[in-house]
Amino acid sequence: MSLPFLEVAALEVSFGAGAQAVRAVRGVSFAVQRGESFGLVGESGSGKSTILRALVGLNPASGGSMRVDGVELGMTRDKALRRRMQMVFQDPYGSLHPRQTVDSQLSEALRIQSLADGERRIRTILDQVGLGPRFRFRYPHQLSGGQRQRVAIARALIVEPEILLLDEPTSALDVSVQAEVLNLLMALRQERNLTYIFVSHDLSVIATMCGRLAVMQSGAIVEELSASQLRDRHTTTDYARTLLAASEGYRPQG
Ligand SMILES: Nc1ncnc2c1ncn2[C@@H]1O[C@H](COP(=O)(O)OP(=O)(O)OP(=O)(O)O)[C@@H](O)[C@H]1O
Repeated sequence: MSLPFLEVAALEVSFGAGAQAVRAVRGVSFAVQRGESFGLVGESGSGKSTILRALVGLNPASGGSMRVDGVELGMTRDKALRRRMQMVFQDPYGSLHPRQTVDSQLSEALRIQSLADGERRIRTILDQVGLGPRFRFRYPHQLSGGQRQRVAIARALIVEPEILLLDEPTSALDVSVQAEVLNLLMALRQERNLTYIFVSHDLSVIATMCGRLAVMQSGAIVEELSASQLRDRHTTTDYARTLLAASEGYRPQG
C-alpha cells in the first residue's frame, strides 16, 4: 500500500482562548491518494472550510498533523510547498481583485511563484478554462459569475499545483452554470492528474465529483463513505441520513 499523497491526522483547530474557545476541528483524520477527489460534507459550521484553511496555512492547527507527499505542513510553508496546493473559494467576486484585470491577477500569481514564460502560461490557461484571449484584459465586473469562477480556477491552476482545495466552488452560481463549471473541474482533474478536496453542502454535487467523502458534524468526521454508498444511501449514522434527506439538490440516481 503506497503512502497517502495527502494525510490529515488528528487535526485540531481552535479559535479564541479559555472559556470562549471554539474547537472548530476536533481530531479529524483522513487520507487521500494522488489523483483522488475527496469530499467534505456537513451542516453549516461543522468545520469544513476550517480544514481547507488549515491545509493552506490560513488557520493555524492547534494539534495533529498534515502531510503532503510525506512532507509535514508546519506553521511556515516555503514557496514550493505553497505552490503545490491552491484554493478556490465560493465567491469569485470576493476572491478576485475588483480593480485588476484578469491578466494582472494571473500575472500576480506567476510573480509570487517567480514563474517565467508568463505570456504562454496565461494564453494556455485561459484556453484551458474555456475563456480564451478575449477575456484577458477584462475586469471582474465585466464578467458573468461563471466566467469569474473560471478566472479564479485559472489563477489557482496557472502555478501548476498538484492539489486543489475547492470550497463550495459552484454554490454561488446558477444551476445551469454550475454544471458547466463542474464539468470543467472534472476535465481538468483528469488532464492534470489533480487531487481535489471538495467541500459542498450539495450531496448530488459530491456524489458526482468525488470518489469518497467524509461527513462532518460539530468539527468531527462522523462517517466516511464511497460515492456509490452515498448514491445507494448506505449511510450508517442518523446524522448522515438526515443530511441526505435534507439535501435539496440531492436526486437519487438510477
Ligand atoms: N476566524 C474565526 N474565528 C472564530 N471562529 C471561527 C473562525 N472561523 C470559523 N470559526 C468557527 O468555526 C466553526 C467552523 O466553521 P467553518 O467555516 O469551518 O464551517 P463550515 O462547515 O465550513 O460551514 P459553512 O458550510 O457554513 O461554510 C464555526 O463554529 C465557526 O463559527
